[in-house]
Formats: sequence, structure tokens, C-alpha cells
Amino acid sequence: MLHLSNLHVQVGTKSLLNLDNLELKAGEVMGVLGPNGAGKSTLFKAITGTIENEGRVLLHGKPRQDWQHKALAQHLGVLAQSSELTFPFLAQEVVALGLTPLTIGHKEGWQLIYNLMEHTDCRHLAERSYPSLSGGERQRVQLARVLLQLSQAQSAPLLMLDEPTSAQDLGQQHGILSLARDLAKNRGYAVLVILHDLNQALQYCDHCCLIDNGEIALQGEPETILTPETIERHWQYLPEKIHMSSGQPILI
Ligand SMILES: Nc1ncnc2c1ncn2[C@@H]1O[C@H](COP(=O)(O)OP(=O)(O)OP(=O)(O)O)[C@@H](O)[C@H]1O
Repeated sequence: MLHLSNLHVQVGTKSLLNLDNLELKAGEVMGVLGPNGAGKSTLFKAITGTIENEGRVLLHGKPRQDWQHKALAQHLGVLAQSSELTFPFLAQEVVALGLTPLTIGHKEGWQLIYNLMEHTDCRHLAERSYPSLSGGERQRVQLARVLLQLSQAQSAPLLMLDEPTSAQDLGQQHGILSLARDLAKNRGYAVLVILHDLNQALQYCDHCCLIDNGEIALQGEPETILTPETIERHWQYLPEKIHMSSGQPILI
């Protein structure tokens, strides 16, 4: 669904990203991991074209720049780490911004908005002023907006989540990652998610891509690549790895 090849980002003389090959299939959740400053957000910007880059970004086999804007908006959605708004829009109006590329009727559209707000646990905030919401509440409203944007895709959409759990409490963190996994498994979404919590990567990702110093250091199944030795090499911290009775690995 997403295929990246020879992706390079350079600012001045500094190389920020140098990536040979990366593929993400529909129905999969891929975790993008790596220490601070590794190049994870730069990778997201290169995929969306918000930073100048060389290389190929193919969505469903077609170069990103060849997609029509409306079709691209329906197939590529990004949840940023945080989104500020100075206008006092209601939360439901912020979600409705995701309707812009949609062609469905007024009543049906609002029903969809409220359904998605239920899914991201912010339906109760619908009539609150967006600037008055907490960081975690805003993030869930924005997630509903992105999901609305992708809801009319003709083929599997790409959902990109930049640290979606950073502002969330424990229950909400698992709610959001469960939702992302459900969208992949049951709706065929391709999900690319930047995570700092390696236990979340172990629990929710099918594959992981470990970026360090702008390059892919390792990629594969999370259990295979997230060994204590690897973690010490890239994060300078040696965790202990244990397995719960369910078999789920945990890093301490
Ligand atoms: N416009 C720019 N000019 C110069 N350096 C930049 C620019 N944008 C990013 N960088 C640098 O590129 C590197 C990668 O940044 P990036 O934001 O992609 O890291 P990250 O892996 O997302 O980090 P974090 O986990 O801290 O969010 C960092 O060293 C950053 O300082």
C-alpha cells in the first residue's frame, strides 16, 4: 500500500533521512521507533511531502505527487502530535473539517461525525469550544477528524499517527492503539505509528522500523527486533525482558 524507496532529506549540509526501502501493506500496523532526533517525524514529513525530499513515495503503486488532492486527502491522513486553533470552533466543528473531501449528505455526515467521536471517546465534548479542551481531549478530537477524512476512501487508506498516546492517560492510550489495530485488522487500513513506548510497540504493532541517525537500523517483528541488547545499543538503556502468563513480552 505504501512503498518508499531511496528517500533522502537534507537541510543545508545536514542529512536528516537516508532510507533505501520501506513497505507497508494494507491491514498492517507498523511502529516507527527510535531515539530522540532519529528522524521519525522527518520520515512522516517526507511521506506527506511537507519537507523537501528526494526519492519515491508510492501509495497504491502511484507516486504521491500524481494523486489528485481530494483523492489523496481521502487516502492519507495524519494525526499530528498537537494541533492548536485560535478560532473558538466547537469540537464537533473541528471534526467536521474532515468532511471537506466527502460527498455525503448533511444528516448522514453529522451522524458519521458523532459515531467517530464515540469511537475516539470525545462525543461528550462535541459542543465544547476546542481551545478550552485539554491536550489529550484535543488529540482525540483531531483523531476523529482524521478518521472522518479517511472514511470515504475507495481503497485502503494510510493512517499516520505521530505519538498518538503522548497526551493520553493509560486507558485512552490503549483505547487509541486498539482502535488503530481494529482499523487495520477489520477495515484494511495501513497504519504507521510513531511510538516511544516500546511495550506498546510489542503489544500493538505487526512490524516495526527502528530508525537511528536518519537510517533504518532494523526492521521486522517487534518481538524479534526489540531485544534488550538492541534497546541498549540504540537508547543507551538496558531493560529486562520478561513474558507474562499470556506469552506477551514486557520490557521493564
Ligand atoms: N529544518 C531542520 N533543520 C535542521 N535540522 C533539522 C530540521 N528539522 C529537523 N532537524 C533535525 O533532524 C533530526 C531529526 O529530527 P526529527 O524531528 O525527525 O526527529 P524525531 O526522531 O522525530 O525525534 P523526537 O523523538 O525527539 O520527536 C534532529 O536532529 C533535528 O534536530
